[in-house]
Amino acid sequence: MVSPQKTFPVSWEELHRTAKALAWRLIALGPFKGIVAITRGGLVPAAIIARELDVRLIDTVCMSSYSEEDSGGTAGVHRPGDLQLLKGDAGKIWGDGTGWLIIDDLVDTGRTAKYVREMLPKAHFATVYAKPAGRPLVDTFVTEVSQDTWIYFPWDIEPQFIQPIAKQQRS
Ligand SMILES: O=P(O)(O)OC[C@H]1O[C@H](OP(=O)(O)OP(=O)(O)O)[C@H](O)[C@@H]1O
Ligand SMILES: O=c1[nH]c(=O)c2nc[nH]c2[nH]1
Ligand SMILES: [Mg+2]
Repeated sequence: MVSPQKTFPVSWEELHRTAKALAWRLIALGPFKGIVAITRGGLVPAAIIARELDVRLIDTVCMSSYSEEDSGGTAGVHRPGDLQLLKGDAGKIWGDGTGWLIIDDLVDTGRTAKYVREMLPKAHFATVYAKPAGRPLVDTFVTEVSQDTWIYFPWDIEPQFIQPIAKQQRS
């Protein structure tokens, strides 16, 4: 895994705007039977997209891909753990995924996307952000960031002082 060297903080407004841009791309590809949000990161984008696409049937795939002990909340220390499916009733109503829309906040290495795609091979997989390694696994996304960038979502951050880039590079 590439250690993130850069950070990409995302504000609520920016996330809302970019998720709406994703909705504009998806509306042309529907209608969809429902949305499957990949928890937890997919929940907020899924809510925004459900509102724009007028979808009321929203289900979840409850997953965890980064091990707790390694994810200290700082760029560079996140390490993938074992992929865990945290829900036992997967596939009950989704079948092979035909007509369903899977939403996640981002695809990074593509491990989560690969896992969920194997569960729902015919579903349309969409994310707001994509990194190059995971990009081939996503059908629709909006913004690409480099593999060595860590995206900070608004629910994970709060405003604080940060050193100028030039000073960061000196240290
Ligand atoms: O392409 P990958 O390398 O699999 O990484 C992408 C996944 O990692 C993050 O979820 P995470 O499992 O950390 O849990 P969270 O959604 O609860 O933050 C993110 O929300 C994606 O689901
Ligand atoms: O908040 C996050 N930002 C990221 O860039 C990332 N990659 C995997 N999982 C992630 N979570
Ligand atoms: Mg996630």
